[in-house]
Amino acid sequence: MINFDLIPCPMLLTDTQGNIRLANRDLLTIVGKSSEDVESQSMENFFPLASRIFLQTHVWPILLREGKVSEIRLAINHHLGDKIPVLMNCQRTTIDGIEAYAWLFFVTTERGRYEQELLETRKRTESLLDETVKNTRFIRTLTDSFPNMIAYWDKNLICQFANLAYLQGFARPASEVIGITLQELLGENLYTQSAPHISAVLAGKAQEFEREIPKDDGSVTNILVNYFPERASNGEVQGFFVLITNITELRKADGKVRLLASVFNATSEGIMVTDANSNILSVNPAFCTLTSYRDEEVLGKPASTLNSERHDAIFFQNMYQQLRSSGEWVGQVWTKRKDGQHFLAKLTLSSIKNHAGVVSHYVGVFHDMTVEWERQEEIAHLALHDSLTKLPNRLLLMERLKQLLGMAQRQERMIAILFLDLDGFKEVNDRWGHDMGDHVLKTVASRLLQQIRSADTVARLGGDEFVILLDQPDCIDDIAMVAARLIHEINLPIEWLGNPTTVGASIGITVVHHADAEVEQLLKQADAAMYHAKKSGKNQFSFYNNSNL
Ligand SMILES: Nc1nc2c(ncn2[C@@H]2O[C@H](COP(=O)(O)OP(=O)(O)OP(=O)(O)O)[C@@H](O)[C@H]2O)c(=O)[nH]1
Repeated sequence: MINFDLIPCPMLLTDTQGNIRLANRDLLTIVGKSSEDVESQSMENFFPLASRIFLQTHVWPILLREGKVSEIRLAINHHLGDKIPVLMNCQRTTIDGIEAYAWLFFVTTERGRYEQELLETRKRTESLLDETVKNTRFIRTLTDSFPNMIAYWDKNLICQFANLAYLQGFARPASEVIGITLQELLGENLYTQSAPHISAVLAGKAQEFEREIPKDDGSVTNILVNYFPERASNGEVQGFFVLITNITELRKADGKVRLLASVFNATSEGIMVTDANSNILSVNPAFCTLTSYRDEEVLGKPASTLNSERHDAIFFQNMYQQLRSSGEWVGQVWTKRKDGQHFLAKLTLSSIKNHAGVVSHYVGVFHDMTVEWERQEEIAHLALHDSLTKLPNRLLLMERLKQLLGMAQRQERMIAILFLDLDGFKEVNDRWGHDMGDHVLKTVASRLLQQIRSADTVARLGGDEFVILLDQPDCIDDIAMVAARLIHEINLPIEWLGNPTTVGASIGITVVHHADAEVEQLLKQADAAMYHAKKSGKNQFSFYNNSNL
């Protein structure tokens, strides 16, 4: 007889009525009885009511008809009160010539738990799938609302995702994009161009590059292409995302900026850009040439660094006031170079406003006026000065004389007018020529200048006539001393190309104590006194008095 205890699952042997002939150890352990307890007992006692009913109504009829059942789900009463789920197989057999039934029970607790887990996993998966579907829908709605073309290509270069802009960009429906290869979509040419980037992104390196796509109308579309590798948790690249941005407008704007930058750099006008607080943000090369500053020496510095002392605070206050009210100021400004020298510039200042209408920058354009100014100065100088000796001419002399008279009127000061005419000058011209005569005139001019104070004036009226204005001489003797000294200096030899010569000087002096004198009248008086000195023997001075006339 077989030792049923060796069979590793609960087992019973019954007669055709279900009465127990034998129960193995596993089964006895579950029901908590001995083999004596159970012998000849009905096996149905081991089952809860539902299983008992099922045995009678379903199992026995099959057994009697077919001789076997398999994988019937039942429960056995555990002696501690639990109901243990089992899968039951039963086979008709013959033992010692008598018909019997062998019942095998597989405890399904483990299997049941596994199935339960499977069920839970399935539920979780379904909810995850549900969530994934929701997420996918969200991502699609999101990416479809972007103007950028977005797609995902797996590592076999099969398209797995493409947003609306991507499909529109290639003018294809999703069915003709999803699932096809990148080569198919791009075509041979574009694919070959993109191949190095594709290899690089599949090697894990993000890519960024630009392309110009020619359009039918002859224009081009500029695009910026980004490839981003997508990695699995182990770091392996699974595919890559494509992001394509239309940068045509940006490139056009770039072109404009580059053009403006080249104008900024190439223009001969000095340009300075400041922030709203007048701190220098940017200067062009012409500005650096004009001011001798290198750009790094002025960037961040206040624009007032360039202010010269020739303008007072009110000048700059008015400048900014007008700039604020009208947005522009145009005028001439004395500006300071790095070495402290001043130059005159025509400055056009403009304010730049931001979108909110608030001044964000000022732009200053400097046009160097130095040459124009020097020319104007020269013209002005020529109009008022003698071209040979550079001394003030008659016009300027009269101006100075008027000024001095005005001051004399207010301050009761004395003025002396010395009318000087060279003696023997004609002879110099006649003997040595006009160049020698010119040299004599220039020498006389410089000797006269050396003998007077800075407040005094020496002017040449023309020919060999000079006028000296002495402002506030101490006394008449002082004037006489000056006149004598002038004659002495002029008498000194004058050499020209190795030829020495001499000239004399006759001086007529008129002294003004009161301010109601007419300038022309005063000159006439001095001239008359000079004439008197000539008549008296030349090379001497004579004070004007009525007898001179
Ligand atoms: N070289 C030169 N000669 C000039 C210039 N302007 C006038 N003259 C000459 O200056 C001379 C002035 O004449 P005068 O005053 O009679 O000469 P002078 O010999 O000093 O005569 P007195 O005054 O009587 O002593 C003339 O010969 C003019 O031609 C000039 O710009 N350059």
